[in-house]
Amino acid sequence: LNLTISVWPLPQIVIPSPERYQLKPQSFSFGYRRNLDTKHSCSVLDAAFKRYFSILFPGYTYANLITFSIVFTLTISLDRHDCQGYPNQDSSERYKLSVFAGQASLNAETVWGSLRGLETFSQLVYQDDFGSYYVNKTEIEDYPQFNYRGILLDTSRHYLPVQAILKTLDAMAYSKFNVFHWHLVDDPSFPYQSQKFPDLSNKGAFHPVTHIYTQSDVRRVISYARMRGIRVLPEFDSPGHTKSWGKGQSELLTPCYRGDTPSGTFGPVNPTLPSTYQFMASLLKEVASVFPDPYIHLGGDEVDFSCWRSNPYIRAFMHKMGFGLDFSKLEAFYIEKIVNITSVLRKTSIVWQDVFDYHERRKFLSVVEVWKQGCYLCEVRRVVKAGLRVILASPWYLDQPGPTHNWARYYNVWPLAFKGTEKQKSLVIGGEVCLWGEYVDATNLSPRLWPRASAAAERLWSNERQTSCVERAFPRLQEFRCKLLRRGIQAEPLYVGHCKHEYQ
Ligand SMILES: CC(=O)N[C@H]1NC[C@H](CO)[C@H](O)[C@@H]1O
Repeated sequence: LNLTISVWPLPQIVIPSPERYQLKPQSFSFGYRRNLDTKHSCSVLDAAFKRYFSILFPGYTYANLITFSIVFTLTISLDRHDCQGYPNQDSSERYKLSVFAGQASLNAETVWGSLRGLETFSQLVYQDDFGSYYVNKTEIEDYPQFNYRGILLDTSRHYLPVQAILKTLDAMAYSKFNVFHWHLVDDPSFPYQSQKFPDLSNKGAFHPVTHIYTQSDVRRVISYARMRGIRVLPEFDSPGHTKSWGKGQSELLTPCYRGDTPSGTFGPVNPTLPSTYQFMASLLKEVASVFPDPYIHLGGDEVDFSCWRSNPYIRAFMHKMGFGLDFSKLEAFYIEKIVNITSVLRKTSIVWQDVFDYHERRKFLSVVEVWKQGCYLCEVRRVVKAGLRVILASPWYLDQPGPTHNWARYYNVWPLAFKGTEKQKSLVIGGEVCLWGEYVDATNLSPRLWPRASAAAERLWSNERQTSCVERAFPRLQEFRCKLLRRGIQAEPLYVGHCKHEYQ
């Protein structure tokens, strides 16, 4: 059978067959398997039916006509009816999909799993040269290798219009990514419009009206993501990467000194002032209420100690605290207080690996995101040996130059290829593709992210042994890239070739 499995990422168990059935838009419908206790419908799925009908049959809209002429029905059954909630770190995404004459049946533990099954089904349907639609008899049992499969976008180095974020969420769902890591603010701009501290964006955004995310923009992104089974993980990075914060919040940043006079420039957040922690507690309290995910990313990367070192008041504080001249102790003091504020808000913190690297005590940490280049599995091993969970980002910095035409470098990544116990390996909860914004805005976001990020998507979802050969993956990824174009995602070409429907 030349049935290269046309689903990307590759499902765990697939039993293909040469038998195929014709589908017609007018006689296709979605439905719920009626069993006793479940309500008859689910808003997340009702919306998904409309989306996927137009994906299956471009140009048609789902009318859900209860007409006698229904010839093919996809029926869904859920073990748990959690249609009102949000996906979270422990949500099951497992599903079973059986396609046979006149019917497909999709069973999942949760509504999020059924969204993954719908995506898979949509990739099984194909058209012949005359435009007729077909689907082959298939049995699939599927689940993700890793629960955390993220995409980071940076909306500070360049502002991204909400539409560009929503488009990325669409594309993420096609590759079964399930976490949108929103690196909202950083040195250059503060686009998040805070309810409590409106001056942060009034003074810190590139423009206080056109280059901000209002509360309704934020709610729109969170809701749009939820309908696709995607979590939104907010990051408010501190104490470094906070230049734009100082514009709208005086006294927050450390004044740098030249000799014994202030130089007029500012450095990281000032960790010696009680007002700093009052402000951070208040901002994080707001963030905790705006973003429903139980996790929040606190950053903690790349703190430059030179400004702290130049400031006599900081040095006096260090002396009083017995830190001597070890500024990593001051950094640890700060981060520990912020993590504690976050846990009081009943959120679990994620921090960049810098925090783990310069801490002696690590018990207060939960999740460490490994991002530095080099022997990143050495770092992963250190973190899991300390009993902490890991998100691996190092091999997937898509903003970084390099042999950019080599998508295989994002595919040939083995997150668990380190010496460790099964328990330690289970602490690697997943990975993340980071597209930092220094050189990215809405003009090049999609081609720079897709389909290269989809290579990481298969690494994070599929079975390693079944997806260890780049040559076998290549034709499948090319076909998937054409599907992305057909769905309106401007995914760049992998190599020489063509798509039945080119992008226009
Ligand atoms: C955790 C982290 O990655 N921090 C910085 N490192 C380099 C990146 C660009 O590749 C960004 O500038 C990012 O802000």
